[in-house]
Amino acid sequence: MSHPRTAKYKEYDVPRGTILLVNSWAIHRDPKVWDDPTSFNPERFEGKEVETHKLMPFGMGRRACPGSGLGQRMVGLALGSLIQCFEWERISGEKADFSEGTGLTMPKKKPLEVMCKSREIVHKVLQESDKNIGLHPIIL
Ligand code: HEM
Repeated sequence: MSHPRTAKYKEYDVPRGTILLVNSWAIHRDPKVWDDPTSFNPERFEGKEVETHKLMPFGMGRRACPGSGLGQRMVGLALGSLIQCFEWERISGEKADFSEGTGLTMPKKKPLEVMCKSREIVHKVLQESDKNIGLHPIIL
């Protein structure tokens, strides 16, 4: 059986071989999909499953990211470790500017410059590891 040359989706005729790109940037900011879409409000996800076609940081379907499980665990772990092990302070005292710059990986327009100081717990852990396996701590 031969394949049709054009597929129909809603009012669109899509010729065979067309590359379709999903604009997840726009979907993630669509006020028809999200309340107050541009506010940073992680509580909006608390205690509920989000429908997969609304939130797709890892893509969806057959070519979705196979590293999503690892990615999500690593982000939580890295962020948790940075908060648990260091005290953070802004340098300028101004509020952080989260405006987007240009580029594929959504860089910030203005880099955030901060100072960090290792917490007491880090010194303890490093001293312990020094005793146990002879490592020489460099963060002190
Ligand atoms: C927070 C971290 C990550 C994010 C946000 C992310 C996001 C994405 C996105 C959006 C895609 C494209 C999906 C599509 O084409 O629709 C993708 C593909 C892919 N990702 Fe990730 N990813 C992450 C971490 C990882 C990790 C840790 C691995 C491997 C260890 C990985 C391996 C891949 C591979 C191999 C593909 C291509 C899949 C294919 O085309 O069949 N990613 N990722």
